[in-house]
Amino acid sequence: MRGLILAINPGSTSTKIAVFQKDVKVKQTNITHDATELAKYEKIADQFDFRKKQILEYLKKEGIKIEDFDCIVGRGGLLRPMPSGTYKVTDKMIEDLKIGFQGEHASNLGGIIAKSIANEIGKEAYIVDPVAVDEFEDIARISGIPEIKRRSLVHALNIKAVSRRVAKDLGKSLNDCNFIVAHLGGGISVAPLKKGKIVDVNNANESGPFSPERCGQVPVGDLVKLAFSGKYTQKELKKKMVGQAGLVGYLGTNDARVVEEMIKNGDKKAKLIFEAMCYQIGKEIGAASTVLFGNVDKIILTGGLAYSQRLVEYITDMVKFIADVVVIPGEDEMQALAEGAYRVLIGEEMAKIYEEEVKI
Ligand SMILES: Nc1ncnc2c1ncn2[C@@H]1O[C@H](COP(=O)(O)OP(=O)(O)OP(=O)(O)O)[C@@H](O)[C@H]1O
Ligand SMILES: CCCC(=O)O
Repeated sequence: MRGLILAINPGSTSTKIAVFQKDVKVKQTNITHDATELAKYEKIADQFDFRKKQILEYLKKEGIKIEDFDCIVGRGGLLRPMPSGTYKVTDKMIEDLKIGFQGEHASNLGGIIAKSIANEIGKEAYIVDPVAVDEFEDIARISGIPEIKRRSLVHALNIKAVSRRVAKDLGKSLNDCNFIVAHLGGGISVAPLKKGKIVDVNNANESGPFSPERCGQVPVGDLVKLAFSGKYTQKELKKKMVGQAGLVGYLGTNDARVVEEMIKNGDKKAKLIFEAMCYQIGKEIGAASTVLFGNVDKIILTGGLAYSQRLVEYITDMVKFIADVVVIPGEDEMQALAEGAYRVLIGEEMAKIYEEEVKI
């Protein structure tokens, strides 16, 4: 076994692909897709041929034969609620990725494309820690309205990867650690990890802190009024909540670097909004600490926003009384995908079977 792994991570506007030799990255590229091209497809799954063709063209251009890969790993999507881990891509999983069991998400294509390439060469395809990872305790599922359940949708891939890193640095297994991880990207997930499990999370699309583009938790009465105001269709309001809210809504940009420039230039509104986002993140970390009864080994700040010194300092001042803060800026989802597949290739972990882990 040469340990050559192809990792595929489809995002809303691009497809990242990377080639790994064992768990070491050899090559990575980001194929950006023209928005007008993607707009031609009604459903995410309809983009399959288009994206797969571009991946294969890239590999050909680089002189990489698909037959040389030992396995293909893709980012998993909005599948049924499932425990974390590396999963074999199976027929039922493909069916659920195609329909988008918990919704449409570009990452639904990861497993579908991985399986299709793997089938051509007679190898296995895997997904690792998809957004649908659900390790909630039952108490976390209760919302306050019987018809509405709290759901676990979470940046699990990066959260688990950075947690494993910090646990290793502490000389512990992840299963022995209690962490609070704040993934601070375009969307924000703040998750308490109890003995390594994500036992609660805000759900970046509908609750928790507001983010560069999403509204987070807003007063529900006013949201209902807005929904029935006749100003928006359901689709328009949803788009506003997850794409045109947060920093974009208040300041017209989703780029925190631009907001920091505005602050440096004396823009008081920009300062207030930026600090409000930090304040809400700090507050959510405080809430997560109560889930762990204060037994927190480390608080981990990760994602693109964690590059911001201003943001890190603001939040650290708020939460350092709970535990030490570790900052791991950015994310390396490609590395996390390859590591998940590699653990299975070398027998360190058994690949899970979707049909055995989820409620069908
Ligand atoms: N050096 C930096 N300083 C400050 N902010 C930064 C820096 N680099 C990136 N960001 C901010 O991080 C945010 C995006 O983070 P990231 O790239 O992790 O998100 P994403 O991958 O697009 O979304 P998600 O994490 O929800 O999948 C943007 O607001 C961006 O401006
Ligand atoms: C809902 C968490 C995952 C994402 O925002 O992509």
